[in-house]
Amino acid sequence: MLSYDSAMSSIKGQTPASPALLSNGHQNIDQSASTIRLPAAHSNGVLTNGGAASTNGSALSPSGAHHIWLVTGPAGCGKSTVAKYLASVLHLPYIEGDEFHPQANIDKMSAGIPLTDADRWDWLTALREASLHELENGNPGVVLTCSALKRKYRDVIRVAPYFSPNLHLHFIYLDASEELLLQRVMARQNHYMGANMVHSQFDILERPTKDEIDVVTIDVSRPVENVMADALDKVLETMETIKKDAKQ
Ligand SMILES: Nc1ncnc2c1ncn2[C@@H]1O[C@H](COP(=O)(O)OP(=O)(O)OP(=O)(O)O)[C@@H](O)[C@H]1O
Ligand SMILES: O=C(O)[C@H](O)[C@@H](O)[C@H](O)[C@H](O)CO
Repeated sequence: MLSYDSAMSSIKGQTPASPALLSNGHQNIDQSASTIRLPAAHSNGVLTNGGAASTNGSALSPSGAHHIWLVTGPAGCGKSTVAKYLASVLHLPYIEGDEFHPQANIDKMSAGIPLTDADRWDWLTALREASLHELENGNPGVVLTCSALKRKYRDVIRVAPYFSPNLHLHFIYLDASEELLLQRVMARQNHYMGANMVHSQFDILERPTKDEIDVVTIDVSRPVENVMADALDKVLETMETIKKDAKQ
């Protein structure tokens, strides 16, 4: 049984996204939106829909791939910044993971007390259910933020595609040093997560390992424009790979 004391040893029924890089020639992507406008950094323009995913209230129907994009990493790494950007460019709903914490968790973090596995468990399952709900509502994908600091936390979310082979779950891990995130959190105003909490996040952080092939890692020590462009590239590349694999 999966509990907050154990990690899943394997994931059944999932076709993980390949983190392999493709060329930048994104032409057709598996989205319900008829067009996707790329930011200035992607001057190859507008992507047209290949016409794959149906969104007639049956997001998890047998045809068409659906995607959950989980933007992860410790406090201050840029999850909200990157996730909002991806959701807006891809025309997908955005779920802010912090909004799903119960008040007790917010109170703890505000008081400088790190959350425990038990504190996070229901929060993780709530996020997983909220993502699935967005897909069931007819969206072809959803972007959400979730620190997902430990392997077993990611495994909780990995249950999502268990009964839906056409649902693809992806983690976008935003990587930076503790020193850098400390600086960013210190510079941030009006947030319950104080700079004194950054160390506790790194203390328990389990960076995704190579066998976690549903994870792409992004170096967020670069300017935010580069980070966002890189994240979008990786999302588009991943969708392209899945689409090609499905045709074979
Ligand atoms: N690449 C970047 N370069 C410089 N500053 C950045 C970058 N990415 C994000 N920031 C800034 O760092 C701060 C933290 O970003 P953001 O709130 O998106 O992180 P977060 O991971 O969602 O944080 P939290 O988990 O604590 O809510 C913000 O002030 C944001 O503007
Ligand atoms: O797992 C956790 O400890 C929490 O999700 C934190 O990561 C915060 O909610 C977030 O970073 C806000 O600063």
